[in-house]
Amino acid sequence: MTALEIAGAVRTYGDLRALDGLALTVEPGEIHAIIGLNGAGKTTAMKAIVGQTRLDAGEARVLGAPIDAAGPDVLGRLGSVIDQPFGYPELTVRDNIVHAARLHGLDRAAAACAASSWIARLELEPWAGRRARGLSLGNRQRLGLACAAAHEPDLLILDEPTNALDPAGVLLLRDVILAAATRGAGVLVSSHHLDEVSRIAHRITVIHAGRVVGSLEPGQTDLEHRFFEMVRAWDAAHREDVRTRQEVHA
Ligand SMILES: Nc1ncnc2c1ncn2[C@@H]1O[C@H](COP(=O)(O)OP(=O)(O)OP(=O)(O)O)[C@@H](O)[C@H]1O
Repeated sequence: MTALEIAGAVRTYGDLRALDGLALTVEPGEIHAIIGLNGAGKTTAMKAIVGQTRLDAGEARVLGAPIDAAGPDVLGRLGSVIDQPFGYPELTVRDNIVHAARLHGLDRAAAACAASSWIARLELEPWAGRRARGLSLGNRQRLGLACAAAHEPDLLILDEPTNALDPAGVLLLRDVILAAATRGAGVLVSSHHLDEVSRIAHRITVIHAGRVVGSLEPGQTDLEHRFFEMVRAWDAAHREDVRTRQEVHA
């Protein structure tokens, strides 16, 4: 069973087609990275996959079920950090992780155990008793990752997870992603850091103007250059679409 499938996805905001026929899959055990310029549609795609935004056309399926019809048995096996890291400002780091794990179906003892283990794993010990509202951006991102992953989901969706992380955090995140895939989870991750993506992804898909415009080979040299060439080639072949998009943004 495919861990994630989105096909023919269209999402419009007024005249803007944020998603314009996007199609992607993630297999169990696969790390699939999506890259694209600001506004390409990565976050919108992820939101549609987890049901945070509706599609005007097309379908998103997670762990075999259409997201619109997914019940707790499916939703409890998802983990995601999209846009803003999860974390109730009034709860402590530890309580946030316990709460997230409980929401994903773990019992009280298992959730407490998962919280301790993820606090250690993401080196959050100094802040374990602090309220989330006082955390630095990078530590909030670590907390969001712990909340998304503490229940060991079968599908992990991470939107630009390296954004605010320091180099130590990036290494910890890399381990989390690799370990999730090794135990069989599918991982969809968006990033602007092509080097990092190239190190861990099995597949890299380029998204532009709300659709897939090509793929890059992990480990290839000169990924940035190839990426920009792909995007420019698409723009050159679709001048009318590009003009319309810019007018909508103006
Ligand atoms: N709620 C919304 N209302 C109006 N327009 C939106 C909304 N959400 C997204 N958009 C637009 O849809 C397009 C795609 O946005 P999206 O956030 O998916 O891009 P992205 O690839 O994640 O970009 P970034 O790399 O900057 O995070 C953008 O033009 C954005 O302005």
